[in-house]
Amino acid sequence: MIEVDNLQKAYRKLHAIKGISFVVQPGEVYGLLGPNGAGKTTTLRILATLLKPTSGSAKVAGFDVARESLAVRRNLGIVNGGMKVYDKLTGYEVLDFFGSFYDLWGPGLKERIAWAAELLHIEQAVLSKQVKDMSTGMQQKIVIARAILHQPQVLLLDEATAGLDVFARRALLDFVRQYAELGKTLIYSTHVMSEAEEVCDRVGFINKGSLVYEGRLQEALELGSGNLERAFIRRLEEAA
Ligand SMILES: Nc1ncnc2c1ncn2[C@@H]1O[C@H](COP(=O)(O)OP(=O)(O)OP(=O)(O)O)[C@@H](O)[C@H]1O
Repeated sequence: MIEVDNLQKAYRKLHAIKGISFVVQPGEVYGLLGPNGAGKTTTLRILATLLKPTSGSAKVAGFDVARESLAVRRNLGIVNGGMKVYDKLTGYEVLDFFGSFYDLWGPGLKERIAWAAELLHIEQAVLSKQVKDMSTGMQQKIVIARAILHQPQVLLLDEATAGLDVFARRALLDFVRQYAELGKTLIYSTHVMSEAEEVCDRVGFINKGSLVYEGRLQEALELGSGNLERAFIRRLEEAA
């Protein structure tokens, strides 16, 4: 569902991504884990067709991110931590507005909003509130609902729990597993290892633009004597 092949991205002289390759299967949650500046956001932005790679290629749902960006966008949703939505609109109005971008309208759109709200446990009363009157966690749920309105096969979550309290974080982590159980494919990018330990099926450690480890969660845990953070530190030190 996601194929990344020798992907490279340079910002002028800075090589942010230095030839990374990985594959993510349908129904899988892949943890893209790395410290600040490792290249996680750059990788996800290339997959989301928001950035052009310098070389290498990537496919989402069988479509090439550089040559078939429209088809990629139809099959993909992306959420960053700290993404904002228009704060004077109600939650419902936000979703109604963005639904039109996906050719959704009328009863079909209404049904889709109800589907997303149920999956994310967004109550009716919250949908009627203006975004500015919502908690940060509720706002983030609206951002995620917006990203999945077109029921994308692939969902990219980039530090999606940043700034959330324990309740909102819990709801989001539960949602990640539920979305994967629908057969969807997710990349969960974070530097919070405990979250990755909870939701990911496989993990890739990225450091300074290179993928330095990839394995099933269980294998990664064994590498760190039962602890993903320890595995991560060990592998990054070995690769240094
Ligand atoms: N638009 C840009 N112009 C120049 N350099 C950039 C740009 N965006 C990112 N970089 C640099 O590319 C490298 C990778 O950044 P990226 O944001 O992909 O890392 P990250 O793993 O997502 O980090 P973080 O966890 O801090 O978000 C960093 O050195 C960053 O400073």
